[in-house]
Formats: sequence, structure tokens, C-alpha cells
Amino acid sequence: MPSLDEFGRIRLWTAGRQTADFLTRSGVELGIGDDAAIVSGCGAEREWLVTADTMIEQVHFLDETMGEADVGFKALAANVSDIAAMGGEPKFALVSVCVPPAWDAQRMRRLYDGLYECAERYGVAVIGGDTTSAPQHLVVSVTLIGTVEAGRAIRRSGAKPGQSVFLTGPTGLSAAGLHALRRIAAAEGAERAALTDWLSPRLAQAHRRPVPSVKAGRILALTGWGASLNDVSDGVASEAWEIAEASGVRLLLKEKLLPLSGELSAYASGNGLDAADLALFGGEDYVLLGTVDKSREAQLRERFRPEGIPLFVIGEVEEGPPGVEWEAADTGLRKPLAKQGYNHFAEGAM
Ligand SMILES: Nc1ncnc2c1ncn2[C@@H]1O[C@H](COP(=O)(O)OP(=O)(O)O)[C@@H](O)[C@H]1O
Ligand SMILES: Cc1ncc(C[n+]2csc(CCOP(=O)(O)OP(=O)(O)O)c2C)c(N)n1
Ligand SMILES: [Mg+2]
Ligand SMILES: [Mg+2]
Ligand SMILES: [Mg+2]
Repeated sequence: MPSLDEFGRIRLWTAGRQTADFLTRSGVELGIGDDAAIVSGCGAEREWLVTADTMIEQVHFLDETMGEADVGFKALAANVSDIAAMGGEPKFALVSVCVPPAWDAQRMRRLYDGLYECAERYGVAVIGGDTTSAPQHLVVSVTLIGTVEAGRAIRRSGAKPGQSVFLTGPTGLSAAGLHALRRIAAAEGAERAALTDWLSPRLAQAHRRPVPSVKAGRILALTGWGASLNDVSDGVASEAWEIAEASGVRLLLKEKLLPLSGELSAYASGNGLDAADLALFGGEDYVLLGTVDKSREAQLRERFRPEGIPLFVIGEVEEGPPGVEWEAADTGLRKPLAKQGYNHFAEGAM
């Protein structure tokens, strides 16, 4: 049997198991395949949004890359970001933890300090969860319920030829932060102290305390100008591919338009890394990637401005077989953009 990547596995396990008719009768407006499911039954005016994301020690963080409170904050923030990517408001969270011996009650209490800090910031009520022991590594899994005005949720599938592709913030900072934090973790003594001194707070913060774009999602949903939307967890390239495949369009991304922050460029050039690679394939940015009609671009920028939200147009949507292309800044030549990013089971693994 051919090996399957993360998304192939999800399809193998779930595709065709329940009929569209059964799902519709159950009130499911949109099931598996987007940032959150859309479910009716929240009154006539609104719909429920439901999503889940998990963080695991060694996969999503190490003791050296994240403090306890950072883990709690980010576990909830990653879920808030998926509600933002539908244009909704986060409301209720269920928090399940599998706790190994090294995570004693006080460490877990600090994790919950960060989790509640995030809950407070985004108006989320923590209403339950589950607790078990674990043999070795900590697992934090959050289920988040949100709401959105009926019919206003923004799907990955709404991109149309002629639209602009946008980002609500720069990307690559979290991946650079992780790179720096891993180097610190691997170093010892004086080298470790020196690397820690050089660590840019902005990069570390981007990795440890991501800022989900709820406000941007709300503006996109309430104006109706957000045609398609995705949050950037696995990387810009991977999320762009998801929009292209869900919408049946091609996305053309342009190197000359990709926002690269000064901190990212400085870190990349000082460490033999390519800033654009980090920005395209790094992931865990939790900004929004979406498409908007060109005729609405200027108005959208005006609506974002007073909120301090940037609108970076990074390319456009074209007709053609689903895919993503990359236009080089120097030559203007296009090439296919690899469907590469964070994948829990890279192809080739069993
Ligand atoms: N084990 C699973 N069983 C059923 N659905 C799943 C499973 N894992 C992921 N999904 C669904 O597959 C889709 C893609 O998941 P994922 O890539 O994690 O989304 P995101 O990056 O927005 O968190 C989502 O709709 C998610 O709810
Ligand atoms: C120790 C460590 N190694 C690697 C990473 C990088 N990383 C782990 S998961 C991930 C992608 C996002 O997580 P995922 O579970 O795929 O969330 P989802 O796409 O479902 O929102 C990235 C970039 C990390 N944060 N920490
Ligand atoms: Mg998502
Ligand atoms: Mg997920
Ligand atoms: Mg992922």
C-alpha cells in the first residue's frame, strides 16, 4: 500500500463514512475539511463553529522552547486561530490533558495560567475537559466552540479567479524563533548564554505567544469581503494549496510582494537560512491567508487600518487546474510552489 501523508490519512479514515444526507439532517452545514465545522442549532441568526487542535511535547514544543504558561497559551491560541479563520467569535473551550510524571501539579498550574490568560484575552469560557496520566510526554488537546452570523462563515473553497491573495501579517518569524530556541537548547555553557543574549524577543514571542487574527476574521465575515480564508499553521505554501484545491483555482504568489520582517531577514542571513523559505514553509504564524475581490481591496485596507491590522497582498487567483505558483522577483519567471510545509506524516513515512 502506498504511504499516506497527514491529509491522506484523514481522508482514508473518514471519507464516505457518513452520507451527506445524514450530515445535513444532523445540522452539519460544513463537516471535515475546513478550519472548523459549521453546525446549525444556535438560533436562527447564528451558527456554531467547532474545532479541535492538540499540542504534544516533543512534536509541538520542548522544555527548552516553551515555558509552561506558553504551552497553555498557545494550545488555546491555535484553536482561536481556527475560529478566526472562519470569521467567527470564540466562545467555549474544553481542555483535555494527558499528564506525564515530569509535569507535576505546579507545572500544570502554570500551564493553566497561560491558558486562562489566552481565554481572558479572547473572551473564551473554559467549560470542561478531561485529565489522564501519560507515560512520558504531555498532551494538551483543546476543543473550541465559537459562533458566527448565519451564512457568514468564510470557507477555504470561496476563492475565484481575478481575486487578490492576502496575508494579515508577516510570516516566518515563529519558525525563525523556533530555530533560534532549538540552537539554544542544543548548546551548552557560555555558548548557550551568548545565543540566549542574541535571541530576538520578537522571534521568541512570535513562536511562544502567537496572536490569532480574530478581529481581521470578523471584519472579513461581517463585510462579506472575505471570499476564502485559512489560518497559517502549517505554512503559507501548504495553506495556499488548501485554498487552491478547495476552490478549484490556481494561486500565483509573488516573491516581490511577500512581507519579510527586518528581524526575520537579519536572523536568516546571519544563520545561513533563506528568509523566504521560512516565510513560505515555516508555519505556526497564525495570521490569516485569504482572497478578496480586487474591487474591495482598498476598502478592506481602510477597515483594517484603525485596528492596526496590515493587509499584505501577496498575489492573485487565476483559472486553471488547482495549484500554487511562485513568481521570482528577479526574473519574473514562474514555477510551481512545492506543497511543502509542516505535515505530521510526511509522504514516504508508513
Ligand atoms: N482524526 C481526525 N478525524 C476526523 N477529522 C479530522 C481528524 N484530524 C483532522 N480532521 C479534520 O481535518 C481537517 C484538516 O485538519 P487540520 O489540517 O488539522 O486543520 P487545521 O490546520 O485548520 O487545524 C479539519 O477539518 C479537521 O477537523
Ligand atoms: C519541538 C518543535 N518541533 C517542531 C515544531 C514545528 N511545528 C510543530 S507542529 C507545526 C505545525 C502546526 O501544528 P499542527 O499540529 O499541524 O496544527 P494544525 O495544522 O492542525 O493547526 C510546526 C510548524 C515545533 N513547534 N516544536
Ligand atoms: Mg487552520
Ligand atoms: Mg488541526
Ligand atoms: Mg497542521
